[in-house]
Amino acid sequence: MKTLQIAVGIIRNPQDEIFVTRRAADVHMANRLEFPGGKIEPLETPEQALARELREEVGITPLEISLFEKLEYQFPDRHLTLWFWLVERWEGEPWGREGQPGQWIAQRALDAEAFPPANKPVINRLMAGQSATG
Ligand SMILES: Nc1nc2c([nH]c(=O)n2[C@H]2C[C@H](O)[C@@H](COP(=O)(O)OP(=O)(O)OP(=O)(O)O)O2)c(=O)[nH]1
Ligand SMILES: [Mg+2]
Repeated sequence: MKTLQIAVGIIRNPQDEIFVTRRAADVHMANRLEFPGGKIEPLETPEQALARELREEVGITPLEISLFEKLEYQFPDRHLTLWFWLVERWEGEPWGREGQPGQWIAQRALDAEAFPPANKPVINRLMAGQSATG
């Protein structure tokens, strides 16, 4: 059984909109919406992984981050530890650098069903209008 550590960014603007991208058709959780991010590499901290993934996938540099939620999720074929970072200050303008479609969605209009099942508690907290716990 694969066990993976994942760092993702909840990029939220002052209008309470969140930048989400759509996963490719040929990967785990194909076609789902996602928070940009990916696997934490050996020797990387979760913060370093987040910064690298956001640079690679959406072309921004996070300037201020706070841990919004850390959770474990068991998929049929893999176990994930997911670090969800809230990113409210960054440099650059996010876009789908790897060809993946990206969009801003109002926090309260997020649809948990469109994301991987592991995201559900996070989407629910965001829809309730909650911010970081620090
Ligand atoms: N990026 C992202 N991945 C998520 C979310 N929710 C969720 O369950 N996942 C899962 C799907 C994948 O199994 C894993 C993330 O891996 P990834 O495919 O983004 O990894 P990566 O960017 O390093 O990709 P690669 O270079 O290995 O192809 O976490 C989410 O909101 N964002
Ligand atoms: Mg990724």
